[in-house]
Amino acid sequence: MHSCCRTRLKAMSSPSWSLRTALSIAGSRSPSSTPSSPTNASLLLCRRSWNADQIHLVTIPDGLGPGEDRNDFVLQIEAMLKFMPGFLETLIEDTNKESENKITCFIADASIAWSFEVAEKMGVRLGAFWPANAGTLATMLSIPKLIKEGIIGEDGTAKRREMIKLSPGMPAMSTAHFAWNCFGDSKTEEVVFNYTVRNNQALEFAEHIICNSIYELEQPVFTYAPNILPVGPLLTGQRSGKLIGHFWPEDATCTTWLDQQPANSVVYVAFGSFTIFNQRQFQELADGLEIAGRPFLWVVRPGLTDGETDALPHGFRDKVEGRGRMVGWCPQQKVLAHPSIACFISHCGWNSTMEGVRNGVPFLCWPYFADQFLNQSYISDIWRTGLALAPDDSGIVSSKEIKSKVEELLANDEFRGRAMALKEMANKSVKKGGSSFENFNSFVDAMKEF
Ligand SMILES: O=c1ccn([C@@H]2O[C@H](COP(=O)(O)OP(=O)(O)O[C@H]3O[C@H](CO)[C@@H](O)[C@H](O)[C@H]3O)[C@@H](O)[C@H]2O)c(=O)[nH]1
Repeated sequence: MHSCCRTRLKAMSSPSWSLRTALSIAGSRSPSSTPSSPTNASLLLCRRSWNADQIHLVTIPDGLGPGEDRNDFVLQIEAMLKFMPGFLETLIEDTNKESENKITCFIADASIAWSFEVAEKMGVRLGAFWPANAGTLATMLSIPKLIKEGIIGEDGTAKRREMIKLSPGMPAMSTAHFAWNCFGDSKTEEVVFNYTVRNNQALEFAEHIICNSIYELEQPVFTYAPNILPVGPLLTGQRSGKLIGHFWPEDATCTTWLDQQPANSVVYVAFGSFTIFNQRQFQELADGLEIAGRPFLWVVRPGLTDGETDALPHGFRDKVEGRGRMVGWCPQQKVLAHPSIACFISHCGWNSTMEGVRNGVPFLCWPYFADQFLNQSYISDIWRTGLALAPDDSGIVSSKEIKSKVEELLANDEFRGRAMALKEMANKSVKKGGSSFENFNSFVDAMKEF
């Protein structure tokens, strides 16, 4: 018999999207965009209880050599599947040999389900964690159904561009936005699709799949896919006040700047870890913030644009002096909780979405890829806590569109009202008796049983 307080092995990643999660574990981010990105996979060894000094981060190699392109998805997937299972097996064996507390439970990101094939041999409890919305995972797990119904071919390509629903109550989604179809080149999409199919099979080893969502937020999805257990919102860094999992240094002074702004006045602008703008779009956004005429806090992350430098429009800094603040990275959760924040212009990454929900903040949605389109639908069509920014015919979100949507959003208190109602629901869900609280406890109890 193993006891619950024996050593547990938990595979973790930074909060990031699906396959990219797996790849960022494998050190995929480009050195230019992530100055301190790891070159090896990260596994978290957690002993006895959840205590910061009892967490041991270790790495295993991703199989790519120095100089090999970690932005090449095909190369990364091939190397990951070829090399990482062996390294993981050795790590687990060595850990078990060295410690009298044997590993009894293994939790990994659902997008690196190959790791379950390794851990399953050890006869431990297996649990998967999904960091994005549950609807996207349900779609990925429905690939056989999508093929059977003729929505996609055997190779994952959508037969038609159309809106579909997995079941009548589920949110509508575009076939153009399937997670495996968003890379822009057919070779990568084929490899990612095959990886997803293989990943789905390996995921069957997991006894439970928990996800960073809330039952009340995606109820139809949990009816359609009852094997996915929502335990969110999971917010990083709230508990210890220390950063876990981010690679860029935070500019903490921006909260002092926020203290000086009137309540409900600041437009917060941030696009997570992956979004890349071309120079024209970057300048249009700057112009939009300037003509919107409100205070703004804009996160211009290293690598946010595809240019050598982030070239701002001529005279921009002078024009927004005093009311506009740009930072490389900020403490986003603190920012969103600040009373000066009026709205959030966001790429709708799921973590940003959940953080906005938890703080009752209205959104302007500007999705970039994959699950972010479904997140936009939740925000603008289903929860109605925000508006979608519409690109023009050339695919650019114009400065006028930004100005007019900021005005429309902030002129209507109903957006804030609905966002506050979601905040209350999210807060209840993680308290005793709340849906996520109870789900999480059942998950822990199930994983303890031997
Ligand atoms: O200045 C900043 C900007 C962001 N963040 C944090 O960074 C995270 C960003 O996460 P998210 O909003 O999910 O965006 P991405 O990093 O782009 O996330 C990837 O992974 C998500 C799932 O984990 C997917 O939903 C997204 O589509 C995918 O791009 C959040 O926790 C933010 O609080 C900061 O701390 N400071």
